[in-house]
Amino acid sequence: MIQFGVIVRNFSSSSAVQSAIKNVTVIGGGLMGSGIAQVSAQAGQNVILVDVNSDVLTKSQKSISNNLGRVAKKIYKDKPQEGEKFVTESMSRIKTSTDPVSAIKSADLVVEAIVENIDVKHELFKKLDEAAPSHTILASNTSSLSIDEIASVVKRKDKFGGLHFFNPVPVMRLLEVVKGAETSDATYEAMMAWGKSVGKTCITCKDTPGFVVNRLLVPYMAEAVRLFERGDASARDIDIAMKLGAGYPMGPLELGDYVGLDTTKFILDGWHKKYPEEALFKPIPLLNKLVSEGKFGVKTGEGFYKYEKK
Ligand SMILES: CCCCCCC[C@H](O)CC(=O)SCCNC(=O)CCNC(=O)[C@H](O)C(C)(C)COP(=O)([O-])OP(=O)([O-])OC[C@H]1O[C@@H](n2cnc3c(N)ncnc32)[C@H](O)[C@@H]1OP(=O)([O-])[O-]
Ligand SMILES: NC(=O)c1ccc[n+]([C@@H]2O[C@H](COP(=O)([O-])OP(=O)(O)OC[C@H]3O[C@@H](n4cnc5c(N)ncnc54)[C@H](O)[C@@H]3O)[C@@H](O)[C@H]2O)c1
Repeated sequence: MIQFGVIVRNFSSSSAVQSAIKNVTVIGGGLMGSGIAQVSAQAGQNVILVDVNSDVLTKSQKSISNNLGRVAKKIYKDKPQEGEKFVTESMSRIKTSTDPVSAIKSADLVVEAIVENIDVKHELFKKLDEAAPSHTILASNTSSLSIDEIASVVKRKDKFGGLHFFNPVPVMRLLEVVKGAETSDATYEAMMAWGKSVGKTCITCKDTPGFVVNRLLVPYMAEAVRLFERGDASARDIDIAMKLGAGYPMGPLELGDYVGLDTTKFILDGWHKKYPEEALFKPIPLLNKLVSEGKFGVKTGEGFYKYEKK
């Protein structure tokens, strides 16, 4: 409720932060990409949302439209017609494409939100770097990979950085702005200004594993899975404990289902490979089993809990 109130104030305020970035291309139309596209369009920017899968784009447009409706209900409580106009106008700023190269021809900023896999991200960024106008800033929403490692394949290392959003993007107020070793001050300033323009509170972090939030959240979540795996407490009780005993809005297992167990596994596996001695990053058989069975959480209808398929 409180988080949402702040978003409403950001969008109804006449002192909304301006950004020089007007054309944004978001690559990856899943959970995060659709949210990033939504907040950019809400802020008045032109958006092209790209995915390899056109069915994903159709689904994303539907969910963005629904979520804009939730925002409109808050901002225009007593003015439903203005609410409808807000949704229609925001939706009209979002175009979709399955071709990243043509979608970045006029981009001031590209935010990548595709699968958490360094090879796939490298392949994409090589193409984007060659095709984008010279002024275009390239950014990754990676949860756990190194920004410098992702940037290693592009020539414009000064115009590359990290923009790490949180799920659900329209509701969560934080944006971690990550300055890589070669990110220029101008790029960093532009990313900070853009983050504010889409209604986020920006913090700055070095290119360190997990940045701030995930470096703390992933070991916490992993410990919760291990606790459940050992049979020390039920999933429900672990989640209730952390909500009522520690004040989290969601318990750790609910949160794992919410962000995606596949994404969580990618993160743990990557860090384990890099830091094999770190006990907190060791593989968790139960997590591996759920993922191997296609139980990724909310998005597949089952994880630690079962969900109605949307
Ligand atoms: C875990 C370790 C693994 C890490 C993996 C990496 C993850 C990643 O890198 C980092 C993360 O994201 S970490 C993850 C970080 N994320 C977290 O930690 C999330 C923790 N969870 C939460 O903060 C809350 O449970 C939610 C906000 C998700 C839902 O709130 P709730 O009270 O349980 O349920 P509610 O009543 O339904 O919704 C409340 C209000 O929000 C509104 N709304 C919802 N979705 C919306 C959307 N998409 N659009 C627009 N609006 C949306 C809704 O309309 C309502 O508005 P109202 O004004 O009240 O009518
Ligand atoms: N899930 C979260 O809570 C969360 C939070 C913050 C950051 N992230 C990061 O954001 C990124 C995306 O995560 P997500 O949860 O949205 O994943 P997702 O699986 O919901 O969406 C990823 C989308 O990318 C598409 N895709 C894959 N390869 C592509 C390519 N080469 N070109 C275009 N589209 C491609 C897929 O079809 C899919 O629709 C990851 O790097 C993840 O680590 C996730």
